[in-house]
Amino acid sequence: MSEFILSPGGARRVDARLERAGLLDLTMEEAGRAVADAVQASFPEGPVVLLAGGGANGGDALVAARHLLALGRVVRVLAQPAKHPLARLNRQRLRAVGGETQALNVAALRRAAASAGVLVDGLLGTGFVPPLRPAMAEVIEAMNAAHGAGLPVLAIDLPSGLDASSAERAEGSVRADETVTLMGFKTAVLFGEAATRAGRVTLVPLRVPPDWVREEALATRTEDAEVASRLPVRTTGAHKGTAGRVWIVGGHPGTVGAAALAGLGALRAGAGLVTVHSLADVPLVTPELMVQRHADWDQTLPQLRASGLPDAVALGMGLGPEAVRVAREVLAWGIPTVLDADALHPELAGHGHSECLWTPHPGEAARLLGTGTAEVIRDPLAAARRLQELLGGTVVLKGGPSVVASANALSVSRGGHPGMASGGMGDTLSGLLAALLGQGLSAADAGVAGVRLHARAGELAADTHGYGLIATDVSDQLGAAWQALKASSGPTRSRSGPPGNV
Ligand SMILES: NC(=O)C1=CN([C@@H]2O[C@H](COP(=O)(O)OP(=O)(O)OC[C@H]3O[C@@H](n4cnc5c(N)ncnc54)[C@H](O)[C@@H]3O)[C@@H](O)[C@H]2O)[C@H](O)CC1
Repeated sequence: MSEFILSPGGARRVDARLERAGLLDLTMEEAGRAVADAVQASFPEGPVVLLAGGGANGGDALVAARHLLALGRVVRVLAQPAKHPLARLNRQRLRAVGGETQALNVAALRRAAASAGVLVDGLLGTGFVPPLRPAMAEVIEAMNAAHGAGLPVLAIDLPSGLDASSAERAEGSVRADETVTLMGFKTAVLFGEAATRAGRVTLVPLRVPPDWVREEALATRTEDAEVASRLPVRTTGAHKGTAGRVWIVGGHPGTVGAAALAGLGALRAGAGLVTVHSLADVPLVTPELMVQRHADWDQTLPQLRASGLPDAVALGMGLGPEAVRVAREVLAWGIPTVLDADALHPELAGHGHSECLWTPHPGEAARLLGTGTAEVIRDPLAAARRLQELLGGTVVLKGGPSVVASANALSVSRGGHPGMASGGMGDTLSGLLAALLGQGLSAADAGVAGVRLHARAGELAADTHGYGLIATDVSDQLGAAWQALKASSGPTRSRSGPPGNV
């Protein structure tokens, strides 16, 4: 089943449909029960202190309290006056089974926290409108003090005080160890500094008509089985000429490693023949990589074109000051093309085509958009969409997680590892993307499959190397990552016919 990312407005509109259908009560029941199950699974010891705000987020907490009582847990509920009708109803239901609520204030919170096994944050969800009001800010400060003293915190939907639609960390927001997010992910629990407040995030999709959520979704979080279905399958008669001929155009004195890493990434992602074209001496990192050093681009590019074009090209990695001029010419070849690093320049907007894959990190994205990096980081989904509109083709906005924007889809990659924050990872990705293009994937499919393959390889390499991970470790794991993704979608068979997407 697909997972979605929802904006607060989108979540509200789904709620409104549920309410009109008379189903919102049942949905809140399902949400609260899932929260209770998560508390039971992760924090099975000691009294549970639930903090309930006046809205539906508080309603979820009140439902959870009733289920936790039924599970035999000692429960204390500190609640604000209920404003939402379902918060009122669930307060009555809690009382009907013997659950008491106390008024929420800092003193009551400190007393309850002193003997608690876990705090459940049901104060503010998607209905929070920043900034925090002072009374709520004090309550959250007391919660964070208890958390700092060792008391675990589980947040419902998102940590209170975070703006659901922003990846920016709000000072004064709740610090959670675990977040149970409802119906769809929110930008705040997936991206940037905000996500560091959420701890481990689990999605409870909730049993609502999937189209209602899909229609409101900002983006999709692609399943591994779906990624695997986009990976190329070889024919039994495949040979190096049919498995994708890839050119890497990059490297400049001082940045030759970038081109070499891209070449290695392309080889490890299955390209049949990989040649690096450079004006500098690119190290032969592996003998399978062909390296051609040229005197200048003006003469070389027409000669290369005349020699017969490859199936795909990746350009820009360490290419240096001539990157924009080179990119213009290569784009005119009209073959599937990955543009990275020095080739990510606003002057190239309008020169691309549908089979281009642009791979900026947030700094490069800001340069392309003429904005600040902070704005890109605050809302990566919006930035990726704007980049795609500007550049066409498919855009991979790199990050943890990466966002892939094509004409018809916006998707968020899963997985990866913080150890991947090291030089050369993007070069490996560019080579790997070019290899997928060379094996017949569309730019849109290569973007989605490539970022997941890269992230999965990073996870596998991190098992051994942790934060000491380097780009060549990721290349080394690309084959294993490919196998692992394929295994997630069941057995595959070789088929006859041309290589390509199945
Ligand atoms: N679609 C779903 O995913 C479902 C989500 N559920 C839960 O509902 C909340 C959203 O509920 P809503 O009533 O719209 O808003 P909140 O409870 O988040 O907040 C309203 C509450 O907060 C007060 N408030 C707002 N801004 C501030 C502020 N700056 N300072 C202090 N207090 C503030 C406001 O006065 C209200 O009292 C969602 O997150 C889920 O948890 C449903 O249960 C099921 C479907």
